[in-house]
Amino acid sequence: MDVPTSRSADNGSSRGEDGWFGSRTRPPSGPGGGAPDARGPGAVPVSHASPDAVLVRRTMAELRSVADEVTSYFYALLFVRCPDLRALFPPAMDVQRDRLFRALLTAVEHADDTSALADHFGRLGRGHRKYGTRPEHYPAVGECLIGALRRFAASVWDAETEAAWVRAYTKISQVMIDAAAADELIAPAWWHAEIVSHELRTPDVAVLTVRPDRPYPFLAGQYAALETPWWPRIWRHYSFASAPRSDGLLTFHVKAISAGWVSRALVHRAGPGHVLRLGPPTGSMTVDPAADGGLVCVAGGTGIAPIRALVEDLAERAARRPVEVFYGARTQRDLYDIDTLLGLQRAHPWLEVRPVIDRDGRPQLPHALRTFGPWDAHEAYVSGPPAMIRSGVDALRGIGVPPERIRHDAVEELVTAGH
Ligand SMILES: NC(=O)C1=CN([C@@H]2O[C@H](COP(=O)(O)OP(=O)(O)OC[C@H]3O[C@@H](n4cnc5c(N)ncnc54)[C@H](O)[C@@H]3O)[C@@H](O)[C@H]2O)C=CC1
Repeated sequence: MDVPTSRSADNGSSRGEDGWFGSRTRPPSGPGGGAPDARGPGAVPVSHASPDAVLVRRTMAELRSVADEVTSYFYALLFVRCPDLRALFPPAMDVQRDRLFRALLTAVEHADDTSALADHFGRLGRGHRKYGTRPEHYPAVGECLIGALRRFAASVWDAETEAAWVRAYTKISQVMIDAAAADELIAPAWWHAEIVSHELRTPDVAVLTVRPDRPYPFLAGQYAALETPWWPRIWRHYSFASAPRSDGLLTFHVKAISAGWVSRALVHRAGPGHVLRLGPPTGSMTVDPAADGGLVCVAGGTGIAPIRALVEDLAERAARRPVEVFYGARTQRDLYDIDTLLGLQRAHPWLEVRPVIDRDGRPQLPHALRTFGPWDAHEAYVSGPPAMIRSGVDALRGIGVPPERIRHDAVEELVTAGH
């Protein structure tokens, strides 16, 4: 079982990985909202919560200050009891530990919301296929999890609490197992993807184009996990930087970050002929084909990747919806994809691209958003570093864009973990 925690962004257009219980969904607290409390802001109020939900929330409230110890203990227990499972995990477990706790928080937040649980953990179950997770692994994981919770939440732990956790875990693991089984009938656990071109756009940003070994259906705005041959079992998420193409090729923008094992390998080591592993497409930062209003897109750095894919997609569908793209970068040189964007702008009168460069080291994107506009009738798409997403979302909300019209990937999944 894989419990979602934080997403380690390794690269530019990446957002971390999903390990056991790792995921990349919209954060329960919403952008800029900080960490959810043990109950979660979107959760059913305690007064209406089921008895099981009250008990699991009480446990999590007790564990918040010792999250690291709980997760370390859990994995230690798991690997001692089931040494064979160690091979399913990456060598370094720091990101993993964080992801486990986040998954627990998600489970707690949605304890009484069967459809949210099915959605979140179904996605997680499908995503776990690429790690080699099997149904028979879940009972051992559950026992170790409950062992860890029992130990660290001793002051509130009793037979009823344990029974509530067993029921919650059983429900979640069944959702994951069922989703993986259903997915197995229609899709591979992973794809092999050969690099067919590798272009260094700046000293630390590369544009990679890969050819999957089988058809790879996805939507513009989505992302996938990638594993390199040099760092087995370390998966990092990268957004597709182009809309689906007739030749089946996929493009990613990767920025090498100093402690990013995967991103550095992809930028400085990878080249044509190398074969990557590619997880299934995921993410909900997509465009509703039935909608017809304007779009305001806010991209920072390699966050331009999914925005460019969305623009290409709209162009291919001849949507003719007004689209404004704010493309932020620290320096002119960092606007590595501006020529393509400006080319799209010339070809499509409905598209406006506005480069926004930092001034005296200070980000200008929020200010630019406030200066132009209004955006209150637009759908907003925000993509880039977590701090930029937070401030971009704040700026948009501040000028009247309702939260349900703002799309972005999960902020905590973007947090750099340094691999
Ligand atoms: N779907 C998504 O959200 C995607 C996210 N990413 C993430 O984007 C990031 C890109 O990194 P870099 O290219 O190094 O970006 P960067 O650090 O060079 O920043 C890019 C832009 O974001 C702005 N920015 C940074 N902090 C800000 C803040 N607090 N408020 C307002 N604006 C701010 C900068 O001013 C600059 O314009 C990575 O963390 C990557 O994981 C990449 C692709 C897709």
